[in-house]
Amino acid sequence: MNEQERSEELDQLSTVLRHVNKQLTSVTGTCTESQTELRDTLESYWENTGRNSADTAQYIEAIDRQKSLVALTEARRRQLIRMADSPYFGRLDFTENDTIEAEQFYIGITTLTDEVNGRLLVYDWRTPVAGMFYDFERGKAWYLCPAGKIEGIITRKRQYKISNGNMIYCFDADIKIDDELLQEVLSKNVDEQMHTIVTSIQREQNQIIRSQDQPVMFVQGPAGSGKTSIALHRIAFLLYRDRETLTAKNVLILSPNHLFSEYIASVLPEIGEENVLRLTFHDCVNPPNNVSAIEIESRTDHLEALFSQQNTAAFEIRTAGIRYKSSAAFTQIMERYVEHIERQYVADFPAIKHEGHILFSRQDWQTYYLDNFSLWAPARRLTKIHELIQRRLKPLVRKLREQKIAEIAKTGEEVNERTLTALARLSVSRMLEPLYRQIERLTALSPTLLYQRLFADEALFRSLSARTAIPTDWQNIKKRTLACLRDGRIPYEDSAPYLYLKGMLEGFAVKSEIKHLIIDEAQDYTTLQYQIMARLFPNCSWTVLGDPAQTVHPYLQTADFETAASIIGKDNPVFFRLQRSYRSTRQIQAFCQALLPPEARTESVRRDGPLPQLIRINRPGEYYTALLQAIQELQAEGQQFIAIICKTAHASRTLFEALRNQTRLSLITSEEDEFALGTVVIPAYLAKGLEFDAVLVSDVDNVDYGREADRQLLYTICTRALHHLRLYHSGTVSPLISRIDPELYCSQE
Ligand SMILES: Nc1ncnc2c1ncn2[C@@H]1O[C@H](COP(=O)(O)OP(=O)(O)OP(=O)(O)O)[C@@H](O)[C@H]1O
Repeated sequence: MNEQERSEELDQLSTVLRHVNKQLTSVTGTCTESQTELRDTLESYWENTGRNSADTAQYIEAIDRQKSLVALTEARRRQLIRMADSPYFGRLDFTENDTIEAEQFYIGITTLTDEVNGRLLVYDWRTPVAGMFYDFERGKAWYLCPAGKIEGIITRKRQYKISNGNMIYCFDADIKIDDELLQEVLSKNVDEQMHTIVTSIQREQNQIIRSQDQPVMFVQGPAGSGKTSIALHRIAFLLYRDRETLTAKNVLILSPNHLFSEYIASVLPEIGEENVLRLTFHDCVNPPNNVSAIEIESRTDHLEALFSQQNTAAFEIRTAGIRYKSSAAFTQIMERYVEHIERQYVADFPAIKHEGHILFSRQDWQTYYLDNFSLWAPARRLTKIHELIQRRLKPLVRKLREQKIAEIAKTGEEVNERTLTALARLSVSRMLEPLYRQIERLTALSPTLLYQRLFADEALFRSLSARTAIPTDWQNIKKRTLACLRDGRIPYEDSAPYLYLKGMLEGFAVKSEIKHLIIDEAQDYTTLQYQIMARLFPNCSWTVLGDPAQTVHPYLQTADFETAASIIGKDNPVFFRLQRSYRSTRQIQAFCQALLPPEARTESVRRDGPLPQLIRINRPGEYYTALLQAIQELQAEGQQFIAIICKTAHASRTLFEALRNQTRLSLITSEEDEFALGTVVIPAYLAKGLEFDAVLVSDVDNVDYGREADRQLLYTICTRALHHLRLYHSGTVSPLISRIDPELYCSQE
């Protein structure tokens, strides 16, 4: 770029900034005015209590209107503040076919229009024309817009780094975005929150972000390939494209835990969008205000329990139970059980009668449960039958009361009419109590008791499990499950079967307001969990992202994408596969890849760093000193975010206690804990999805990571590191590591 072009760019920047600042002043004024107006309306509303309902309705309408205006202007103000800092990051010069002159398109996080002549000064990165910035180099290009396919030639592609309104650099991007700029972005230190990648979205990622109108989209990609980033940018894209019909309230992102939900919270607001709903699967099926006598074990508690105990008979039974209850065979048993309840539940129900008078016959059970009310879920059918029996009971009760009144009156002991009626009521109630109890018992359907019955009633289980494989340990699995259920606890491995049964019997709390669902870390869900999700979210499109190599639960049999697709059941699911990894240096990436089978390996962006270190501590007293030294060394080098990852929360706590007086560090043991920049001690299952400048993995010995089942967990935590990876052990090193080519790391004693 020559001097004249550089000076033109500086002029363009100051023109754009002038517009930004002018609009910012104006929007700030509107913001203050609309806030004052809202405050006045609210005050007047509270002062004028005792008004009639028409007034109240008017107030509520005005308040709602003003609130949305405040929210709208606030959002625009935030966007303009960001633009004042950095109004655009790219430029395209595009000559449409059959025209001569190239048009310049400056691309930023949002649109900026010249308010006088309506000319677009900056194009939102989500506009169709801006899509070319990510998809094409110089030369032939095209984009799709409502008018059709627009073809032409990109004559120039320029990239900018603007900060605080100053041009830091700008260059003609003859090179692809994935070269220097990407390297620069990736070499930075991370933050405690995830950030937008709009300036360097890659082609394979852009294709997914802008994918049009797919009812179900599956994205599989290795650790660090940008799946979460893509999910969030896709949401921003959809909110922009469908702004007339889609709001943040219609989009839900299902994430593995609350810590992760907080971690990704800043991305959308950074791009100028409102945050969407973020929940875990547990939240969806078990809302926080749900007061239930039964306690469902959370996934994090479950993993902590599982990783804390090993090699005992109880552990073997539990893991056998986990495998079995997440298996295809058990899914089939649950489906058969639901069918059995739907078709057979009332087969042996007795007629409800009083002294020979039949209120509800055996045939009635069949007719109403299996035919007349069969459109409803079983629990609802029984409620309706209950109401029906109550209606049929009324004349009988009336007749019995009259008989009783006559009887008492005949004795001459009571003449007061009100007392007579009360005595008769009481007497009839007592007389009919066994009948009432029978009706309640027969028309109440308890999913908890029915789930329990599956394990308590061997004959029932045998008939439901016919032609399926039953584990050799079944008797022990059964005993353990019954003990938990009788204790009022549902272990995590039972939660999906139980919730599936409950939903099928009582009906699911359908979330019809959700129009787009994003499932991150999708490799962690079982078939039955997908069955539940398909029923909770029947009316939405889905983006499902995951990496089978990061299935950290060693025993749960999770659903592959093909199975998930068939359960979600929409037409033509689309599958994308990401090939590159962006997070870690080439050296860390190579080490992590060596933990996987060759066919699962993928490429990484070329960014160099030190080799991972495997550090053996011979003297037990020196273990903490070595970690401390590493922390100090990394901090001195400028690494801001350092994680010491232990296998469990218990081990994290012990390590934290040993180090806390010697250096500043924080401890995370629960998904509700705060995530702050600095050095953090964290259990492996909570570190999933997050990333750190440096990762120190504690206790990589043959106890914590001794089994094949630990491979994916170890892979997942090692892939959290951007720039530095160090692994510590004092006992025999994990066989998962000793089998790796020693060229890929350096060993220290
Ligand atoms: N196009 C890109 N430009 C810049 N940074 C990128 C790009 N794509 C991904 N990254 C960065 O790579 C890192 C990994 O991204 P992200 O967490 O979205 O990947 P992921 O596939 O969800 O990872 P994992 O499965 O390991 O949790 C993040 O720091 C993200 O900002």
